[in-house]
Parts: sequence; C-alpha cells; structure tokens
Amino acid sequence: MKVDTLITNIGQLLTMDKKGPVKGSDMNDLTVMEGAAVAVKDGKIKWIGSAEKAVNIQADKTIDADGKLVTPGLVEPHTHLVFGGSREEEMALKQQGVPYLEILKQGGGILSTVNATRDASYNELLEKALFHLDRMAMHGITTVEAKSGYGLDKQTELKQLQVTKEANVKHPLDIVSTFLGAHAIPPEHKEDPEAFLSLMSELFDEIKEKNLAEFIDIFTETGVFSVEQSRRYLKKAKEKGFGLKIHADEIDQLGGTELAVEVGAISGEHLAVASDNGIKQLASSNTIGVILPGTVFYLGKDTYPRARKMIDEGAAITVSTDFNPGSSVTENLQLIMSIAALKLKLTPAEIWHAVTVNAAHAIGRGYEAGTIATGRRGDIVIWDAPNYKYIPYHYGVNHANTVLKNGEILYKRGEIR
Ligand SMILES: N=CN[C@@H](CCC(=O)O)C(=O)O
Ligand SMILES: [Zn+2]
Repeated sequence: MKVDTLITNIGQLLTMDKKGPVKGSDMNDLTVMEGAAVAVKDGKIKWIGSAEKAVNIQADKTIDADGKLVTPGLVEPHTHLVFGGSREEEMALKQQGVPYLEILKQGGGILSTVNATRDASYNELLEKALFHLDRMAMHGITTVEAKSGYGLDKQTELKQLQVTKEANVKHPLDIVSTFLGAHAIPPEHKEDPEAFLSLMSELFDEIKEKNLAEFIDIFTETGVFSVEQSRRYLKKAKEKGFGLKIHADEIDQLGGTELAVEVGAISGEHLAVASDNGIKQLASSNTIGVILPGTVFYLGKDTYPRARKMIDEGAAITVSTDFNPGSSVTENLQLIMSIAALKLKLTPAEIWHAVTVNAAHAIGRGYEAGTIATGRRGDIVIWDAPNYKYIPYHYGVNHANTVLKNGEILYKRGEIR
C-alpha cells in the first residue's frame, strides 16, 4: 500500500471509533490500542493497525510517534470566535463581586463587546479570528464551532457571519457556524425584546440562502430572553430548516434544559444549574449537553454543572472552552479537560469522549470529525504524553506535539507554520 503519511510507533492510540453520540456509562468505556500505526492518504484515514504490520506500507512521509499518545484532533463545540476588543477592565468588577448579569444590565459585558464589534472593520475581525484559530490549532483543536451574537443589528450580525465564513476558507481548521443574534437585547430595543427577536428572525432566510450558519442559538436567561420567547424563536428557526442550540440554565434555573429537549435541539449548552427534571429529560433524549466549566471557574463561582449526574443518568455530554471575551477567555481546551476532571469529577475516558466524538456530534460533524477511522478526516494529534490520563493530570500547559489537519502537519512543537 502507498500512502501520503504514516504515523508509527504510537504508544497509545485512541481511535474513539464508536457510534455516537456516546451516552452514559459508555463514555467510560475506552478502547486503547498499544503499539499502533495510522496511515493517511488524500487527507483521509486510510489504514489503522499495528506498528509491526505498518512496515509493509510505503509512505511519502513517516512520522515516528516515539511511544507517545495519539488521538483524533480535538473538537471544540462552543465558541464566540468573532468579536472586537477585549474586556480586561471587567476583571476588577468581577473581583468586587458584581454579578455577570448585573454588568450586562448596566450596559457592560456582552454589550460592551457589541460596541467594539460594531466599530471594528471586517478585516480587523477577520485577522483577530484567524489569530485565535491559530492558538486553538496549536492546542490540538482541528474543528471548531463559532457563534455570532456581538452585532445585535442586522448589518453587524451578517458581518460576523461573513467573517466566520471567510475564516473557514482561509484557515485550515473546519469551522461550523451558528447564528446567535438572540444573545442579548441591545439598548435600542430594550423596551421591546419581541420586536428585536422578530428583527433577528428576519435574517433567517438570508442566512440560509447564503449558507452563513447551520444552527440558530438563543441566550435563555433572566434579563435576556424568556423560555416562552425562546420557544417561539427556535420554532421559527426549525421551520426554516436550521439545527437548534440553546444557552440554557447558565445562571438562573429557568428550564432551558427542558426546552432544549422539547424543541429537539442538537445541544443544550452551559446547563450549569439544570434541574433534576431537566437532567432526567436530557438523559432520555438525543440532545447533547455542552458543558462549560471554564465559565464557572472564570466567573469566580463555586457551583459547577452536575455533569457527573448527567452521565450517571445516561446523558451524552461534551466539554468546551466557551472561548469568548467575557466569561471564559481561553483557547486551551486541554485546560478545560483538567477542570472537567477536578471540578466535574469526570474520568479521563469520559473526558476524551467529551472532546472528540461527542463534541463532533454536538455540531453536526459526528461522521467526519472526532474519530480515527478509515474514511474519516486525517485530523490527528500526537501528544507529549505517555498515556491518555496524562493530559487532564498535567494542567494549564500545551501538550500538543504535532497537529495534523487533513493529513498535513499544521503545528509542530517548536515550529509553527
Ligand atoms: N452567556 C452568554 N454568552 C457567553 C458569554 C458572552 C460574553 O460574556 O461575552 C457565554 O456563553 O458564556
Ligand atoms: Zn456561549
């Protein structure tokens, strides 16, 4: 057999090759291949087997993994990638204990990034997004979801979505786009959230036509959108053929988790204060819980999402950075894997399912990304780690040694191109 790239002498290989999304106790059932090799041809996985058998394969390029851990590229299922400015000034307010929703109510938080995003040029936003994508790639992410939601007017929301589309063409990472026009109520519509939601839903047809987003998301929260408003808005989106996502039960327990299940959302996201009933419903549904523990950490709170209970009751969950300029400012999903271990009490096997196959399913890429299997994308990471337990254990640093996207080396420790 002749291939483009052969990775051999792999210490541990996680293929994550399971019919997903992987639910409940199956998330703890991990297949680990020792002494393996993987071959890639034309950007796709061509062969997986033992390093001994790989000696018969002719490859243009052979990479010796030197006994290291090899996994699928990480899939990041929830980011707010495209935005203007930054919000380091808010850190002092957070230290003084001013709540996140209070900062928003006073016109700061999301709304301060809205001003910066409206002011930023298309090219400024694009350059900034490409910069953050580079950082994600360095940290082993090969597929990423990106939400709009810092425009809150037609023109700026479309600008953000166009930037996302162009970033997807310009950058090697695959980007899955979500329209989050219903992220906050802008000051000009403060008195009439219904009219604002109508305005945002007027964009659905254009977004569909121009292929600017696959999913519609809404922030269901006190002082933002109610469960009833969210239900109506999401139903409209579903009628137009979009997949649904919800920022649900992040701060106040409004029943957003139950709503995600009711409307058949692909994912309910945050779920930090989901009720017992919400967790039960999630577990018996096809909706995936996208859990964002970095947000709880970064907002200085003590109560983490009950991800342990979600898995124990049978749900499929993922974990994500929630990369954004306000509530979780990091592109490092490995750090979140450590927080998932320490604060959510997930096992290493559950965490690896969360950041690969399940994350891919949560963004509609379950049959392309998040798995090393023949025919899938050659998205592979070689880690400076002897085994899969090591990544959550050694926290706060980048363990990626080599990141391959569609079989091409995208990042190599010590050399970035
Ligand atoms: N909670 C709503 N949206 C984002 C935060 C956005 C921001 O603070 O800029 C989140 O997922 O955490
Ligand atoms: Zn978010």
